[in-house]
Amino acid sequence: MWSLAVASPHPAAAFAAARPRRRPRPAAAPSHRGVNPQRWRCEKTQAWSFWSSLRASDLPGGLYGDVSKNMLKPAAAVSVEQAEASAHLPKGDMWSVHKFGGTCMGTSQRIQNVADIILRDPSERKLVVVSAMSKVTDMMYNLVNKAQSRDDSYITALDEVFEKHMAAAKDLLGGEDLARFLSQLHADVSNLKAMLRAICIAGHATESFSDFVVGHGEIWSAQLLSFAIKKSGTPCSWMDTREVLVVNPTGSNQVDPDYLESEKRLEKWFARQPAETIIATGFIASTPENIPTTLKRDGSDFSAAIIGSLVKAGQVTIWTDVDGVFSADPRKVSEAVILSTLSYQEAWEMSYFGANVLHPRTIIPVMKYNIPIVIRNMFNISAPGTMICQQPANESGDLEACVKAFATIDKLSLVNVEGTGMAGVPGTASAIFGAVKDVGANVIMISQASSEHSVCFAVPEKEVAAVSAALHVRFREALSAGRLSKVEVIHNCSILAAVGLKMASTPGVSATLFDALAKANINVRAIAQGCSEYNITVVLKQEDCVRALRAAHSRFFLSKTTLAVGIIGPGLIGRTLLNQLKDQAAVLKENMNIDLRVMGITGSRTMVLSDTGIDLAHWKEQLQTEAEPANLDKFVDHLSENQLFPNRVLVDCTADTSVASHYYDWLKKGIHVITPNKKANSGPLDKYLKLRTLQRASYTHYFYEATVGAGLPIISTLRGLLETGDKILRIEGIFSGTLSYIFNNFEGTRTFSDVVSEAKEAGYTEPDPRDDLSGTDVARKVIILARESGLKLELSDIPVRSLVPEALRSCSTADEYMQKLPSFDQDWARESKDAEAAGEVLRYVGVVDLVNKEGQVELRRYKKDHPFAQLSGSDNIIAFTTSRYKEQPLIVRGPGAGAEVTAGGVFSDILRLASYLGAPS
Ligand SMILES: NC(=O)C1=CN([C@@H]2O[C@H](COP(=O)(O)OP(=O)(O)OC[C@H]3O[C@@H](n4cnc5c(N)ncnc54)[C@H](O)[C@@H]3O)[C@@H](O)[C@H]2O)C=CC1
Ligand SMILES: N[C@@H](CC=O)C(=O)O
Ligand code: NA
Repeated sequence: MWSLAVASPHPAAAFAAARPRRRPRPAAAPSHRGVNPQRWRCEKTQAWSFWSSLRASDLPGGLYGDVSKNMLKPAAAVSVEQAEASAHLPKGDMWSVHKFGGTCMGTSQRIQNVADIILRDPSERKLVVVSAMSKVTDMMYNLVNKAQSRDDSYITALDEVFEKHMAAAKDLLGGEDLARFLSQLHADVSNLKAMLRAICIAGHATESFSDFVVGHGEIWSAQLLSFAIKKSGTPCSWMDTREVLVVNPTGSNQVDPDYLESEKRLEKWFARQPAETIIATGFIASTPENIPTTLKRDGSDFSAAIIGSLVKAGQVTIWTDVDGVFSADPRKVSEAVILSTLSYQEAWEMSYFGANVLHPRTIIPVMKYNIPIVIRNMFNISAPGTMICQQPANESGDLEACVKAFATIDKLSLVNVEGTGMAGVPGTASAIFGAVKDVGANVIMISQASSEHSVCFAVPEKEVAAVSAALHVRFREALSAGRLSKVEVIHNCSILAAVGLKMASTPGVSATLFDALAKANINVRAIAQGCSEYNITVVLKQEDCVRALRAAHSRFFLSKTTLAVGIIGPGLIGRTLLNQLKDQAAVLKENMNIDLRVMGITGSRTMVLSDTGIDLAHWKEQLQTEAEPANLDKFVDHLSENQLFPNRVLVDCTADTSVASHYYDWLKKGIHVITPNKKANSGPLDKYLKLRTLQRASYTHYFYEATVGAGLPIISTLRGLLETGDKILRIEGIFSGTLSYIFNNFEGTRTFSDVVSEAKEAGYTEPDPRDDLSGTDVARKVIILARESGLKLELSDIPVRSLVPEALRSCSTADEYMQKLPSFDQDWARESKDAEAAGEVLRYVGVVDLVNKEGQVELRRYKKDHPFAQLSGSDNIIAFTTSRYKEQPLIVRGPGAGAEVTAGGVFSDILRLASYLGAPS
């Protein structure tokens, strides 16, 4: 019957039609939500072995969707309709093969759940491969080990095995079925006792003895499940696969199935027992001589695949305790998604990186007949799982869909063999890799540029010393003759690999990958891509690896553009910015896919750091209660060493020159800088030029819109004019919110000193208001715009009319200055009245004169109908006269100081950065 399987429409095609959107919004992908990377100690050694084998029972309760909770629930607790509507279900009248691992068979309740799943499978013919109950295989190996080391406690250990199965049977079964199972269990256990006694006397167990003992775990679990199914009235047989599966041992702990012989034996078995629901033992088989053996590692998956291919199954479902195959290690990439489909080749590639959801040899038997394999979570049956099949023909060809997953391998070294004597010399590669082979090292990737001047390859860190020594010996002569210049080892490397079948035919995949890495300031040491193009491999520094993984994943999966933010100076602007970030965070996440995390806040005395993001509703309390002494170096290291967020930005909200002096180093480290602080751009010209040169030469950004006109678009307007080729002739305006406010409001009975105090209260002034009244703040803005326009001026080149009376220039503090200011009110009243009498107003203006290459900062009088006389509040007005805007200047006007508008300007620089990093516009 099974050899007459009729071809039905490819299940993958049906599946693809119902395929969910490739870029799930967070809410659409509950299965991956909530993995808190903090809760995981990431092992840096292996790639996917740990996360693809991530067990629900390992997961912190409540953090991993409902998986851990579901483990405690009977599977039937999930609505059957819901499960069946969403899952990959076997189709037609072909055999449906299922495999349940040890965890799925861990308790009597779970065995019952497995029975329920099988009973609900509508397929006419079902073949279910089971592993031993969890831990039983280890218990059985332990029996053998004890016996062969002549440790009598194997007897009590065997009793425990017996008790475990008896207890499960008593829970599950009753009446005659229970009696039959127990009587068989008794018989098996007494046989085993005799055999173990023999092993104990001999002090040795042959491999086949050991395999015979160990295989009982599968025999008992298969029997238990078949009785559990029969209990519901469905006829069911169990199959001892040692009678059916024939394998030949090969070297290196592997076996090759003998398909022809197995097929014959299977036919005979069916002739004897033509059941339509069969429970088969996983893991165990026989040699052609009928000696018991096992299928070795991942044996039960392999059993299912072999049997699936023998019966030409419609589908093989591997039930486990993960929702499917993730797009990346979910402990490193919290937004990793479960993949709906994978091609056989993709699964193959990923298994190389340790994704032991399926071993490649499990794929080979079913691949031959295009039988899809579905990985499903028995503890979350509403999750549809991952289908591994031939690439569905109608799968979308967009760039993002080409890369299916990312993986990393840590603890590698790169070996670089370099020299002019290699080019055009046949046999060099063979000599290099011959030497590597002789020390038994495993080459993980190879790259050679076509100039042939260097060959580099990656090997595990632990093997590199031997490789290097062997190469030095092998090439001693070439090195001393100078034909080879070096054999160099680069330690502490990792591999990041992008896997996807369709990368082969889609332009732009590499560009996108490398762009994401460049923007996260990650240096690529070596690159390899075979012409099959299923995999692009890059080698990078191990310390950059998780950031690289996250940067690449977030680009291709359009998960959020994440940005780790460090705020320096939570004063007026800093704290207003923090409030704005708090209020807008959810909207940014939802609408713009931008995830901003404030990883640290530092004032001048204390700082608070977080690994995942400070709760912005409570940062003030934290800065009081959980703070540590401020330390800018530590603060910056904390931000730059975070592995979770590839993009880092420091926001300097101080007015401090020493903080500004670090921008260069920060940019150099790949940390973006955003600031309203004018000190760097108006400081010494050479430093400024060095900073801007670095900024232009890198992918690291430096934004400072709020340094001039606060939130008003002054810098961006100027840049827009310059970049589009306009010629700036003159920039003139009122650049000080404070002085604007003072001269807009200093009239009638109000004194000059009162109005200065009001400006300070309103948050318009600099931390020290003398910076405003001395004209320095305006001079700084003039310098910033002059330099932006190409003039190479120093602050000292600008003549400034200071409004600080001579007598107050020696005040040691701002407070002293403010206290003494009223004694000069009379002088100001006089100056103002004189202007008034002439029908004029006083205005403090700054000018960048591009024609004469100079700047000015002056107190001027303007007629009352002049636009500069029409301002109110803290308004700035800036007029750009250019070649294009000659008759009528381009004017920007509006409040140019104050907490909300300034913080808003800084915030908008942060969002500009996010969009440069790939956030949607
Ligand atoms: N207030 C406004 O309307 C505008 C202000 N700005 C600029 O914004 C910046 C901040 O201004 P405000 O918030 O008004 O000043 P602020 O004095 O209220 O805040 C500055 C904060 O920085 C902290 N700080 C100083 N040195 C520090 C250091 N070395 N490390 C860590 N923290 C340090 C201070 O303790 C204070 O908390 C200044 O550079 C200012 O020029 C720019 C445009 C408009
Ligand atoms: N103190 C400044 C604030 C903005 O730079 C001003 O008054 O303009
Ligand atoms: Na601005």
